[in-house]
Amino acid sequence: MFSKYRFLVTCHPKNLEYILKTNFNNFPKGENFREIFTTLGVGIFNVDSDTWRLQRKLAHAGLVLGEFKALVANTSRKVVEEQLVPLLAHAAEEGFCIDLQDVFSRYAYDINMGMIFGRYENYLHIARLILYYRNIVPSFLWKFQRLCRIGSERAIIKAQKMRKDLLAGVETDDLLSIYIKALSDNGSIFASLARKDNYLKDEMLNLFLAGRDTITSALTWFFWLVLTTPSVKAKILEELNSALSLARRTHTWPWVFRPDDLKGLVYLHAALCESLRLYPPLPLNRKYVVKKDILPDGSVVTPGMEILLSFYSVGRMQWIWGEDCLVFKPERWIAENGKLIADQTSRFVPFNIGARSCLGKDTAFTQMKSVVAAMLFNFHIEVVEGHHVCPQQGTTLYMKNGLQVSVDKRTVD
Ligand code: HEM
Repeated sequence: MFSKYRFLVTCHPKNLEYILKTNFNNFPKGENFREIFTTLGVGIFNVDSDTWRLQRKLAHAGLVLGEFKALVANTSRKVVEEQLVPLLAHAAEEGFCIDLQDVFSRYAYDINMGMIFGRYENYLHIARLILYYRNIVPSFLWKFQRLCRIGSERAIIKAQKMRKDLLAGVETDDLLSIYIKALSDNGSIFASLARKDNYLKDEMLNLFLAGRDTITSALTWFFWLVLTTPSVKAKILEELNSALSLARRTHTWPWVFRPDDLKGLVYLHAALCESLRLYPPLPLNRKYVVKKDILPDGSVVTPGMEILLSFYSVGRMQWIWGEDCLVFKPERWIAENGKLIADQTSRFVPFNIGARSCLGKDTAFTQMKSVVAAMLFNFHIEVVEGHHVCPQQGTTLYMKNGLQVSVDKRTVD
């Protein structure tokens, strides 16, 4: 039974380059992929060939538009300032421990609702209510209240239903609007997509998941690495301190960073790349073989075979990264002249490489930088002693037990 399933697992950068770039057309996602990921429907992650080309063109036009980038920057800043910082301040005041993975997943949910649908679920606000009520009453009581939909739990259920406009008073150009506009133009090359059953619904779901799960995972592992490597944390803080203009540094707590403050920060960018190298949010990529081929390392692949590309392993190979391959060392991304090493070779693959590389890379860095700056600069965060960190098996690299931390307000001398 198992002999029918033929597959090859590889993490050799030359093989990856060949499969994802040089001979891309011979390695589509394939039917098995679509059978496994039926929930993605006809969205961009689940299609190949000409359909994929057209969908990518539209996604590219949507995600790289100037207006959309501005929306991402504004939305990130707003969710961070109005939701994330107050939530952490509340935890600090009340002395609660919080699960950062849960907080990031709510942050990513809120921000994606804003970016994609121009709407706002306010999940961080809900988290705040939950933190407060569920910490001061015995657990049987809040569980009973939830069951009967009474008291504070009723408020939480109501809050979950609440929707309000994220950028009231600010012109929005969310992805859904961009797509509707493109699809309803009969003269446009995208008009054929509008005739595909469920296209818009599936595409929005794909884009939502693309941004939510990856950002949650990336931020959670990044914080764990930084919080447990004091020398890196100190360097990031030093860089943030110099990025904050004098006028705003003398301001009172909390200190706020604008997206422009964060753009040129070399060390912060290097630390994010280094964390993504060790913990790529999407650890595996799957490809199908159309025609017989020989990979650069000599492996022969035949029609119908599946190839698993281990992005997780590429980042951890001693022969690729050197003896300190398992050490969290942002310095490896910085050249002697102090500039970032733009590592475009096939050894840095968390965003995929080649024709199907991530279209949200810039968006992801904008979001992550605004969270990291606000959290590290305004709070002392520590991993709870004895908390066991380990990866959870899955298509996205989550932490099995979340990331429990304690939070305190930080002062700046
Ligand atoms: C740290 C955050 C992120 C990481 C590590 C990441 C990684 C990846 C990877 C590995 C792929 C290839 C997936 C595959 O071939 O099956 C991909 C594709 C894609 N990503 Fe991201 N991503 C991130 C954030 C985002 C964000 C915020 C968006 C925007 C909403 C986004 C949009 C996309 C899209 C549209 C594709 C599909 C490209 C295609 O198939 O042509 N990503 N991403």
